[in-house]
Amino acid sequence: MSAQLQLVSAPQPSAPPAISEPVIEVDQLSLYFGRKAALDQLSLNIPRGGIHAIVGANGAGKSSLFRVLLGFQSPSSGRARILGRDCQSIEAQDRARIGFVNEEHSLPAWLRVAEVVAMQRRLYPRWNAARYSEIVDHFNVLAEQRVRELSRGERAGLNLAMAMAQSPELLILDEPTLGLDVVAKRAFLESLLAAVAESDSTIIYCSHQMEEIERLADNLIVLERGRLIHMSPPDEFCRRVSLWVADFGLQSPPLSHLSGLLQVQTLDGLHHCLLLDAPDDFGQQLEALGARRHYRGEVSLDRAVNALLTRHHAAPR
Ligand SMILES: Nc1ncnc2c1ncn2[C@@H]1O[C@H](COP(=O)(O)OP(=O)(O)OP(=O)(O)O)[C@@H](O)[C@H]1O
Repeated sequence: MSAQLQLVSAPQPSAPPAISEPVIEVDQLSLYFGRKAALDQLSLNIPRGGIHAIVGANGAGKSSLFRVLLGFQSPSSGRARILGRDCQSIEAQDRARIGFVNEEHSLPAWLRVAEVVAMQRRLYPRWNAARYSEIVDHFNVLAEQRVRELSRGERAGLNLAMAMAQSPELLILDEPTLGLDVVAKRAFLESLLAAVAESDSTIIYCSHQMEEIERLADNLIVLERGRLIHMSPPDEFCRRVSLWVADFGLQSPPLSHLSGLLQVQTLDGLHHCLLLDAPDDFGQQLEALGARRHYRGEVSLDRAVNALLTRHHAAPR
């Protein structure tokens, strides 16, 4: 589909000036496992400041990218830099500037919370005790509790509190709310937003939960099969995707040739078309195909991203 070729936006003119210096610089990065490309010639710059959401279908390469960025995995080819340092030569002092929280929330199960925190404090010179207490209190985690006694949501809160207390320049969150119930999820997001508001950390947030992205993200980065296919503020992306509902009566004209078409569904006898960058005369095109009436509707971020990611699978009817 030709739309794919136009998806990657140039550096965003709407980005605030404070976020011009990249925290992540990825150039032609590939990571192969046998014949499988987890990352495929990926090029991506993430500017300093703000919350950057990385989304993509399962297997798009999000976790692989984080592993390379954090120096846990060597790429097959290409270059990646984090906070100005080549990812293959990250040292302890670089790690002290980077926080990482993933869905596992793994911590030494046998230790008490106070012991884990004491260990962390020693490692991070910019430790912010007030910020730690603020977040951890939100989750009602007690210092004397052992890690194994904490619920999944409480462990997520403890991890977030420790990560934010490190005052990292860059915080990477890889599906941090996976498996949390709605209450814990809300507590996690509220704590994150409050902590971000009073810090100057750049956040990279990976999630399949589009309502979280909608609430948090200043910048939306979409990966597909190890490649960048879109980067822009989320509302800008939503404005580019439009929904057209057309009534063709009993007919079902072929629509797959329409420029920018991402998805077509038939609901209650009406054709619902999602388009990227619909041409100005799209209504006339529908009329030319026999539409008796049509109207244009709004699209949520969730629906727009889903249409983009499933555009190859959702065969237009
Ligand atoms: N150690 C490995 N060995 C072989 N293949 C791997 C390995 N790690 C990742 N892959 C493959 O690389 C691709 C990218 O995986 P990755 O975990 O980075 O995706 P993801 O976007 O994080 O997915 P998800 O949303 O499901 O967590 C997948 O196709 C996966 O099968």
